Amino acid sequence: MSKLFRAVILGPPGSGKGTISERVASSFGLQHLSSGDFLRENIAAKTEAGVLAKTYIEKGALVPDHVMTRLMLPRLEEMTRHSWLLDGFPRTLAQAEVLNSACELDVVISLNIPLETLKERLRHRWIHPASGRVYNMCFNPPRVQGVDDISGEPLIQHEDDKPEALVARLRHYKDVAKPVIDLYRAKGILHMFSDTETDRIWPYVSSLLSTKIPTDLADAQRATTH
Ligand SMILES: Nc1ncnc2c1ncn2[C@H]1C[C@H](O)[C@@H](COP(=O)(O)OP(=O)(O)OP(=O)(O)O)O1
Ligand SMILES: Nc1nc2c(ncn2[C@@H]2O[C@H](COP(=O)(O)OP(=O)(O)O)[C@@H](O)[C@H]2O)c(=O)[nH]1
Repeated sequence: MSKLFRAVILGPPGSGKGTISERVASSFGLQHLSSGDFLRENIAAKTEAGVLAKTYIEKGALVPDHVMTRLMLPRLEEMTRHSWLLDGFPRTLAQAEVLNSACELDVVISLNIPLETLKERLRHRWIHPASGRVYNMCFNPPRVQGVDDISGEPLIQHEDDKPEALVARLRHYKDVAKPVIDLYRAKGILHMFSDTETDRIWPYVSSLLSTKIPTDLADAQRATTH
């Protein structure tokens, strides 16, 4: 059997992790696990970790490392037979160290997007809370303004995407992410992409992954996910 492929995508809120992850999942057949989506599923299902996590997220705080790792590791365990891409985890050095001891990563994609661009994007980000589908009123607007394409339900804006909360949130992200980025750089698996447009970054990410993911693996993964 081909070796399975393990990747992580890092970047501040609004950097395009979700957008690029979706493209990676559909082009290369990797499973995409978003920590934010997985947390929201747990909150909706009122699992023990979900109930706990909700109290932090409501305050705009990060979920503590031990709650996060207790949630994510069993989920990763269920995915051991698949190649995957993690988005939103690890977020802290402690999480990265736990992940390190659980598996060996092949590639870390780091998105480096100017602050002004992030602010502009998040200002226009609207989500469908039940599914986690993300829209941007300029970049990928819904077919009908304010309404989810699939369910027809109303879209909302995250409290913390509103301009007042944004700058502090982005600054905090930077402080927490730096040691994580340094760790992956030291391991020699960090690939940094800098631009203001996802469509300009995507071809580079795609060609990087084409060199790292064996084609037979990509085909096999696609066959199992469709
Ligand atoms: N790895 C993690 N460690 C701690 N808290 C986390 C982690 N991932 C997600 N969270 C928490 C804090 C976030 O505010 C919340 C929602 O996550 P997420 O959907 O990634 O939203 P976000 O708005 O922080 O990032 P983004 O805008 O990049 O999607 O869940
Ligand atoms: N204008 C613009 N918006 C983008 C671009 N890439 C992503 N977006 C939008 O910016 C917002 C943040 O992207 P998302 O993928 O959710 O980023 P994440 O927070 O890192 O997961 C969403 O509303 C996206 O639709 C881009 O190149 N240009």
